[in-house]
Amino acid sequence: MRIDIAAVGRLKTGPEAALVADYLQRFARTGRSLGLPAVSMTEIDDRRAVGTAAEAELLSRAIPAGAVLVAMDERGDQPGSPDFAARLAGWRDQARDVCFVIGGADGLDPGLRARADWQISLGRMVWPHLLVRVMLAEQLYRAATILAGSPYHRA
Ligand SMILES: C[S@@+](CC[C@H](N)C(=O)[O-])C[C@H]1O[C@@H](n2cnc3c(N)ncnc32)[C@H](O)[C@@H]1O
Repeated sequence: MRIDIAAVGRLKTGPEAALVADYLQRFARTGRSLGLPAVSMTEIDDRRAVGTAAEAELLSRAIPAGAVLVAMDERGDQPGSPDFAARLAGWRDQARDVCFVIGGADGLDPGLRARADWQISLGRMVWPHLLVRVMLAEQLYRAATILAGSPYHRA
């Protein structure tokens, strides 16, 4: 199994970058004994404002062949954290690769969204893509703690 995040925009230094690094490091540490690999991140440059179709082409190159494609989109399903953890465990048990995609300022290309196996919404409000990266990283870590039975997730 591989877990990838392919995202439009580059996270340099700053609070969002620090949070993403921290949650992904915690995920790697907790996930190791659960058979969950560390997350690989691919960033697509958004400086040239090439449009969502061109961004989709670049994002697609980062999606491993055969991977479960999960699009982050405010119109998607709103799973609870335990449901998300159960999906992650299912992909692990089936040795499936999974790739989460996050769009840029103009969102994800409709064609890429339509190709997704699952669309996840973090609520109906639109969040800045850098915060979506932070929240996805946190939910991955939370999922690992749920699978590990650790007390981080108390709900
Ligand atoms: C600033 S948003 C783009 C909004 C854009 N106007 C649209 O219609 O998609 C950038 C990216 O963050 C992610 N995103 C933003 N809000 C989200 C939410 N509530 N749930 C899941 N992903 C979200 C999506 O991947 C989106 O493409």
